[in-house]
Amino acid sequence: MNDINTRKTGVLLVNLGTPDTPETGDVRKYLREFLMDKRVIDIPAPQRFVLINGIIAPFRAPKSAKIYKELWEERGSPLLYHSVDLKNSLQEQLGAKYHVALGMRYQSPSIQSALEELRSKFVDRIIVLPLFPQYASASTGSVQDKVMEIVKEWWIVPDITFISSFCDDPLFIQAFAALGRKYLEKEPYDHIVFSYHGIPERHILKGSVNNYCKLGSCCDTYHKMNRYCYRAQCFLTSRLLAKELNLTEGQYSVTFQSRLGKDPWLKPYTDVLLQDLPAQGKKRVLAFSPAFVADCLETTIEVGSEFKELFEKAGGEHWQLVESLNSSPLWVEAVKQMILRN
Ligand SMILES: C=CC1=C(C)c2cc3[nH]c(cc4nc(cc5[nH]c(cc1n2)c(C)c5CCC(=O)O)C(CCC(=O)O)=C4C)c(C)c3C=C
Ligand SMILES: [Fe+2]
Ligand SMILES: [Fe+2]
Repeated sequence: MNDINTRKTGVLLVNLGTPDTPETGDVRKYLREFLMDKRVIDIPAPQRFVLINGIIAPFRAPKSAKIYKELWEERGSPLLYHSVDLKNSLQEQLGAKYHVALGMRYQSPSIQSALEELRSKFVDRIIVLPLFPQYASASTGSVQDKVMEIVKEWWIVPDITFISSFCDDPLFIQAFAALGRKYLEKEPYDHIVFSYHGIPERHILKGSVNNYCKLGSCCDTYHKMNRYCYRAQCFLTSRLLAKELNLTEGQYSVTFQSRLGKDPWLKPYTDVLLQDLPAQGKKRVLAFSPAFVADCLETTIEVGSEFKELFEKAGGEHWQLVESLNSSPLWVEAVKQMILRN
């Protein structure tokens, strides 16, 4: 029974978003919304408009649609259905004092509809968890921006807490390590690759407070001066995963994937580094994608099949992707504890 005096906390889970269908028209609509975001393509609006309407919409959308068709399953886009499963499991675990809603930064279900759902449940406060372990302005920052844009229009602005990163959350690390351990215990691997979604190098420099981060060894340790540096957070996640898996420094590499355009992105690039591994005797490789908590185009297709093909062409024998956290019980527990702590 709904007690009128029971206080309720709203939880808003937000992932990146995905096209409604893998058809070119829907992929184009998705890419337009995604890439018109000034935190993603950070060039002046008129240039962004020309880039998107002159190149992305006519040329990239049909190419991406082909890949989305490979990714699509009976339940649709994995990014969306895994996020729905996570939301449902989390609601079950948190019980009636919480109401959990799911929004996507781009396309559907929208952040607006998820926030309206929470408002209609009379929640006292809202905890927003962008489902990106490492903070980047293009992902987490954009979610924060959108949430604030919406609630600033409400007559009553709710109490909001943002969980802006969980790159070093012990349960997140344990949950990811457990997925990889399954493979490591079954057969031998010569090397581990932690491949993160890349961002343009200038995004790191723009976020660098007092010019601390310069894309060098500045990110090798994590402290208050690089607290929001995506690169430093990726390195930290990797060190913690390596520790949890008992890996020594030479046994793993940290790399960046999915670059777009000609500007320099974070290096080393995964597709370049993996082609050098076989010549170094590293012919059996286990690849983690710890920037994603749900399987998506960038894990299943890019890491799981495109990189595998490149690796085998370069003389590699076995390339294995570690699936993402999706709605695995350890991950649901990790999210539950993040919410309870806040
Ligand atoms: C880890 C979080 C992400 C960051 C940071 C990020 C930055 C970023 N991405 C692009 C361009 C594209 N990304 C695409 C797909 C995609 N990106 C993320 C996450 C982050 N992106 C996810 C989870 C996905 C997969 C979505 C799915 O439906 O499965 C795409 C679309 C696919 C394609 O056409 O290749 C583009 C384009 C930029 C430019 C950027 C930072 C500046
Ligand atoms: Fe992306
Ligand atoms: Fe840094």
